[in-house]
Formats: sequence, structure tokens, C-alpha cells
Amino acid sequence: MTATVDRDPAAPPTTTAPVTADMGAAHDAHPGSSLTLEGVSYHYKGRAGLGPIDLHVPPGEFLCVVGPSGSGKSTLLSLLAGFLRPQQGVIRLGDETVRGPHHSLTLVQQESALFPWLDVAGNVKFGLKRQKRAQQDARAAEALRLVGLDGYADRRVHELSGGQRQRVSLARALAVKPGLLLLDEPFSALDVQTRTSLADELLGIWWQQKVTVVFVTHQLEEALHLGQRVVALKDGQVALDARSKGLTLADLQAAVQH
Ligand SMILES: Nc1ncnc2c1ncn2[C@@H]1O[C@H](COP(=O)(O)OP(=O)(O)OP(=O)(O)O)[C@@H](O)[C@H]1O
Repeated sequence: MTATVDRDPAAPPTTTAPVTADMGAAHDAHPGSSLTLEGVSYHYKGRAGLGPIDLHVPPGEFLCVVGPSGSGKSTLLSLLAGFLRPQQGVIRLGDETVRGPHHSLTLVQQESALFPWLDVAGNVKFGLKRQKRAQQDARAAEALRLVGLDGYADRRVHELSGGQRQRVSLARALAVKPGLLLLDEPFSALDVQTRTSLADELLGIWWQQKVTVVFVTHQLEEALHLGQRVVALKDGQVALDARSKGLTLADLQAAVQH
């Protein structure tokens, strides 16, 4: 089975998702940051792990990372998020070296890590504590509008579906206006229909916000659908790094096969 993606990376996503913000608002978008890895490696107790790898993600690119279990995807994301420090090499976000968790990058994971004692707005504002109240309110409202959760600000987390919780997680990540958005299999716990519509909405949001995205997934089809570019990891190394345009599922399968 093969699948090709002919979406021009420079063209807006062909999504029918209910993206609520005005597409013309793209001029307001904050620019994404570039991400550069030079000779980065991290090995657990000197054995399995990742690297050394070199990678450059230009500002505003949507990069998907795929690979079989144990190929190093989570290690890569932990390094990018600053949860792990490279044992060798350097990671730069724009001109800044990543030395730990960074205010300009946010991570959305598979299971939403929302605070049950806060309402939806409280969760979305969590990363905005240093900002003035009015700014927090405006950012939270904007982020909830982006993910299609207008009117949900006062809801409690336990009242939400799995898909809505992931939308709130995404809104929380977007509210800080990150230069780099890291997504670790964010929709994999959801049913296929919800997963597909949220993925398309994410494309619409990315297009509006111009944020740089690194999206990790097990699903090769999802990577081809979402990414402008796909990096396949195998045994902690980059096995394939290609524009998704013209790339086939068979190419990806061959790259990650043992
Ligand atoms: N805490 C750890 N201690 C020792 N080895 C680890 C640890 N975490 C990961 N590894 C090893 O490092 C390698 C890469 O693991 P990693 O979790 O990054 O892969 P992955 O691609 O994210 O896998 P999965 O898709 O199953 O989550 C694997 O061989 C794994 O066994």
C-alpha cells in the first residue's frame, strides 16, 4: 500500500475543520523559532538512546518524527523540551542554547496533564502567571477560540471528553505563544474520527500561527498527512529525512523496518 502527499508545503492546509479565527489574522502571528541540533547524543547508562544526530528545522516548519518503538522519539522530545541535557552536542532554539525547560517551547503529550482542580480557563492560563490579569484573560480566550472551545472557559476538566481535554492542552500550549510546539502523540488516545478532525484543526492552527512544530507519532500515514517534512528514526539514528511531498508510505516503511 502506498500513499502520497501532494500538499504544497507553502500552501494552506486543505482542512474542513472548524478553524474559528480569521485566516487573515496570519499577519498577527508570532514567528516560529528555528531549531538546530548539532552532534546531539544521549545514551542511557552508555547504551541505548539517541544520536549523534544533526537536524535543522527552519522557523515555521511542521516536522513529523516517526520511528518504531525504542527508536529514540521520546528521548529526542525530552532533549528538545529541556528535560534531558545532551551528553554531547548542542541544541539551539533560535540563537539560544537549550539548557533546560524554556518559556518559548511547549510540549503537548498523549495524555492530557490538566489540573482537575482548575477550570478550563485556569488550565489554559497556567503558563501565563507572570502576565497581567487582562493579558492572561485575552490570551486564554484567544487560545480557546483557536481550538474551537469558545464558551468552555468555566467548565471543569472532568466534564470534558478526551478530545476536548486534548484541545485544552493544545490551548494551554498555544497561550504562551511558543516559538516551538512539541507534540508527543497528542491524539493517539482518541478515537479515529476525533483524531482525524483534531489533526486537521492543528494544521489550520499551525498555518495561522506560523509556529514551528515537531510532532512525534507512531502512525506513518499521520506523519505523511501532517508534516511538511518527515524524519524517521531507527535505533537512535536518523534513517530518513525528506520533504513529505512525493514521499510514499512504502518509503517510510522501508526506512523504519528492521
Ligand atoms: N530511562 C531509560 N533507561 C534506560 N534506557 C532507556 C530509558 N528510556 C529509554 N531507554 C531506551 O532508549 C531507547 C530509546 O527509547 P525511547 O523511549 O526514546 O524510544 P521511543 O521511540 O520513544 O519508543 P516508544 O515509541 O516505545 O515510546 C530504547 O532502546 C529504550 O529502551
